[in-house]
Amino acid sequence: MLRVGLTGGIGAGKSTVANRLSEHGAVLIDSDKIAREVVEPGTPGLAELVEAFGEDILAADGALDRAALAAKAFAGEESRKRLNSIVHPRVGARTAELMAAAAPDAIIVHDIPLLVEGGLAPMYHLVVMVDAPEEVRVRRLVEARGMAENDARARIKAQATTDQRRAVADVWFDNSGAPDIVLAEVDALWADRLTPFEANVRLRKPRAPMSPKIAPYDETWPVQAERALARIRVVAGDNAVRVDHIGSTSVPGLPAKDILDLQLTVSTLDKADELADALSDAGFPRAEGEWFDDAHGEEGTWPKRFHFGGDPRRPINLHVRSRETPAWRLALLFPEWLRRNPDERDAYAAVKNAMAAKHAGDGTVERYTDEKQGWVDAAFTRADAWADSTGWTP
Ligand SMILES: CC(C)(COP(=O)(O)OP(=O)(O)OC[C@H]1O[C@@H](n2cnc3c(N)ncnc32)[C@H](O)[C@@H]1O)[C@@H](O)C(=O)NCCC(=O)NCCS
Ligand SMILES: Nc1ncnc2c1ncn2[C@@H]1O[C@H](COP(=O)(O)OP(=O)(O)OP(=O)(O)O)[C@@H](O)[C@H]1O
Repeated sequence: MLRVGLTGGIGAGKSTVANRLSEHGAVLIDSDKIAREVVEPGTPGLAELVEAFGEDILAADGALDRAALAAKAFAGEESRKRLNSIVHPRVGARTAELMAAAAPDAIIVHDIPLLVEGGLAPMYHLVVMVDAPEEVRVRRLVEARGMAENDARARIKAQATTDQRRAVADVWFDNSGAPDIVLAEVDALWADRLTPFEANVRLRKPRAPMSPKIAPYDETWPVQAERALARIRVVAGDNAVRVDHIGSTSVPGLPAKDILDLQLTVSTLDKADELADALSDAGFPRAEGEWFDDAHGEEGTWPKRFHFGGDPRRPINLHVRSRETPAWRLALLFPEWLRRNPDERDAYAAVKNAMAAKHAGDGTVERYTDEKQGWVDAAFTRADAWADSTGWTP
């Protein structure tokens, strides 16, 4: 089962995107619709609203007069919070029921206006944002929907900012043009990303081998890593001693293979085994077989657990390690040393570029990795000396 959170400011075009995904076969859960159901005539939800906002929010037939409630509720922060505290828990409970009832191979699209405001992004495998400039949205709401302009603007003011939305969006749809433009992007998202993502998670499929192509440093790498780490924190809960973005993509200015390396620290590998299914279900399928780090000059090898990111458009390696292993410490030390020593970072960049050019035709990363290991092993010794002299500890 794949959970996709679909959100965006009022009037941006969520419903337009949601309807297309549903035509492709997504199971749609619509928060606005549920919010209506939980305050239908005769419900405890409606009774509580009347108690809070007065009889004049009811129409002559006893149903909720939505415009009347909107006028009262969006007039100020306190009244809006009051409204939310009555409606949101009921919407949450019903949403959980619908999610639990979906088939194991379902792609659930949850159309949820207040995803960002509720801090809910890490609960989804993927967050899809629909956006359009504020003036365009207001015009659509007023002209196409007949909404009062001050109502539209009051709701926009009560919603997340564009920057807050950018931080959590894995996919960003600009719906300022003709609907056909965004709908073509939605079709591609379904075919190229959602369908294979769902299969990767359900079937615990490993990523196909990649060639050692080096990409220039991308300043969104840490932001993308943070989104994945937030999801891992939710799943691991108290079993996570810490979670970190490690590897070359965590070193600003360093070119790297476009794969995010993440490390989940657990107290013992038994905890890693307990978490394996939950991490797999949350979008990080566990890799089969036994995985080891070599001991970097010390005796023996150190076991770890290894998971892949299931999103075909965002390659991720998730290393699950316990704190006793030297590899755990080195995974934190090495990028920190590179971040603090730009000359070493640049030397490493040169080695990577040379080795990637040499092995560009290999189709796998093995020989590329082997050949740069000589430089890396020597660098570990320098990083250790740096840690000793500066007093760095993880
Ligand atoms: C106040 C109500 C009755 C007004 O009804 P109306 O038919 O005019 O609007 P509708 O429910 O279709 O919502 C349209 C859009 O308004 C925005 N909106 C609605 N409620 C809120 C809110 N509490 N805070 C911010 N924006 C909101 C969303 O973008 C939503 O998509 C209704 O919006 C409501 O019950 N809101 C509280 C529930 C809620 O938060 N719903 C949104 C997500 S669950
Ligand atoms: N690209 C577009 N060009 C013109 N009009 C559009 C476009 N996309 C959506 N609309 C219209 O704008 C209005 C808002 O779109 P839609 O209902 O999809 O937004 P929404 O984000 O779901 O809104 P809400 O937050 O109210 O649920 C609708 O009347 C819709 O028909």
